[in-house]
Amino acid sequence: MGTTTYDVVIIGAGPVGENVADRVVRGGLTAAVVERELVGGECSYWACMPTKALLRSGAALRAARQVPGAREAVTGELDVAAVLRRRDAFASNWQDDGQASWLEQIGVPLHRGHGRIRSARVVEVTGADGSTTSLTARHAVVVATGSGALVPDIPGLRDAKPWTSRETAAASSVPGRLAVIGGGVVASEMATAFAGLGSSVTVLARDGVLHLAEPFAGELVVESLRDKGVSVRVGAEAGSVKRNDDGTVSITLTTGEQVDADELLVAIGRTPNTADIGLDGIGLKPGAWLEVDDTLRVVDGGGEPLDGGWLYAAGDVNRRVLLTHQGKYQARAVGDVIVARAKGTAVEDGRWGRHVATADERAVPQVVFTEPEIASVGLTAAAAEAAGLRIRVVDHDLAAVAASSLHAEGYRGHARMVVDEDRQVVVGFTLAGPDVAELLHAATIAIVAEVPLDRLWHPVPAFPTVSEVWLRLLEAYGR
Ligand SMILES: Cc1cc2nc3c(=O)[nH]c(=O)nc-3n(C[C@H](O)[C@H](O)[C@H](O)COP(=O)(O)OP(=O)(O)OC[C@H]3O[C@@H](n4cnc5c(N)ncnc54)[C@H](O)[C@@H]3O)c2cc1C
Ligand SMILES: NC(=O)c1ccc[n+]([C@@H]2O[C@H](COP(=O)([O-])OP(=O)(O)OC[C@H]3O[C@@H](n4cnc5c(N)ncnc54)[C@H](O)[C@@H]3O)[C@@H](O)[C@H]2O)c1
Repeated sequence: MGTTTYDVVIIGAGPVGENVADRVVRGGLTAAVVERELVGGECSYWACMPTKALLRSGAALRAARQVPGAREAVTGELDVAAVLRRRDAFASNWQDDGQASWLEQIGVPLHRGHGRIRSARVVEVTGADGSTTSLTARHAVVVATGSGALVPDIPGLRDAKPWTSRETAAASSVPGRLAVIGGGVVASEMATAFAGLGSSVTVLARDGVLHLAEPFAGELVVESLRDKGVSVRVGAEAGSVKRNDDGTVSITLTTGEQVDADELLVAIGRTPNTADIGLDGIGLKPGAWLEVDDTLRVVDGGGEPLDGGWLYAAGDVNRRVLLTHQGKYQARAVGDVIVARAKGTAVEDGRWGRHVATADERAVPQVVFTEPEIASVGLTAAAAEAAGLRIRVVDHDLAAVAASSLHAEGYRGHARMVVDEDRQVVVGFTLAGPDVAELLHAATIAIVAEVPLDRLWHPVPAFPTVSEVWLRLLEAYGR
């Protein structure tokens, strides 16, 4: 067994592990990364990138069809083979040479294999050939092992070998009939994508569609899915599942009704990749999400940094926010705080300090790439009320903004601003409409910077852009 020592050892080379490594070496420390599959992680090969590639062609087609003149130029349907080829390219054909060579360029050795914490600051890597290497960290070990799809204990489900987000994102063909268990982000996006690619889709949304978003978001998505021929069954719950001899799948609902499909996607959330990373040896529970403090150090049962604070967890694995951009934000904080602690420089761990991920609490942006797109940041009205804030909710029909009718015929959309009445700042913002994704960052800045409403009157949206909705919302508020 070889032994090597670095300042920092990172387990997992997803977007988060990569960014921790980058910050650590920028700060002048050495780092090594352990990866058991592909450098780039879930996001690059089975999540963000391939799923958005599956959605983009359909969105472009829809956009062209909504504008007279362009509409007449569209004479056919999606070329499914071309969409899948483009998706393959965006997943780098499931090869990680590009990202592995980036690690090499920034001077971070890659240890391919499965990483397990063996003792304080020591990670053992088991390669595909069974060989083991021991890596010792002088300062810190960072767990960035991400998450995997959660498959619930529904009788027959596991034996039926359903698709998870992985198989769906990497699908090499489009099933004639696709059933989906779940009504969250993956279910909504993949129902949109596969309906566009020609599948007959049934969504079994036990708890509703995008039920944690503002209610109008889910309503607009359900309406548009139904317009595409998707059967959205709100409240429907799978009771048992069977893979038939002919390869089809039968789902028996708790009501006794049967839904038949050629493929079944299970999209009901995630489980942390911590079952086999050596947590039992350091007093933590295998398979559990890792609890962290403000500077993302793993804490013990008493909430104190574990064993003096050499272990950090960033990204999906700490369950704070299961989004790539937020995980990378944590990675920057983690990388920088490890450097600060190693060098004995000041740790800026106050609210909005450089070494904490304060935005995780109440200023998380997310775009759901459905039709319409749902772009949101901060708190929904319901979440703000649950948090005890005294709020005012301001709504505006996005189609009533001059630019939206120019953007697309039959533009449908809605905007909501949630104002904290006591502090006179925006705490939540949701846009639902075609192509609203790129409008979101203005709202994120307003929330993070806590820009007073009075001052928001002064950033003037260019005419004619859909951003004029900001003026309309402020007018509706009383400006
Ligand atoms: C279908 C889908 C679509 C999504 N779309 C978006 C989107 O559009 N935008 C967005 O912001 N987020 C999206 N997400 C969420 C996003 O994919 C995750 O938040 C992100 O990948 C988390 O990054 P991570 O680095 O924490 O973990 P991961 O990307 O999961 O990477 C973890 C890495 O660790 C490795 N690993 C695990 N255990 C070990 C071990 N013991 N030893 C060595 N290596 C190990 C894994 O192989 C993997 O490479 C999507 C998720 C899904 C499922
Ligand atoms: N565009 C994006 O930002 C994007 C896209 C895809 C995924 N993601 C991230 O990936 C993560 C996983 O997505 P997801 O859609 O799997 O999870 P999710 O948490 O978004 O949705 C899960 C859904 O399944 C339902 N559910 C839970 N248990 C169930 C059960 N036993 N039976 C039926 N329904 C059940 C929940 O009520 C919820 O509606 C999310 O946290 C999301 O942030 C992000």
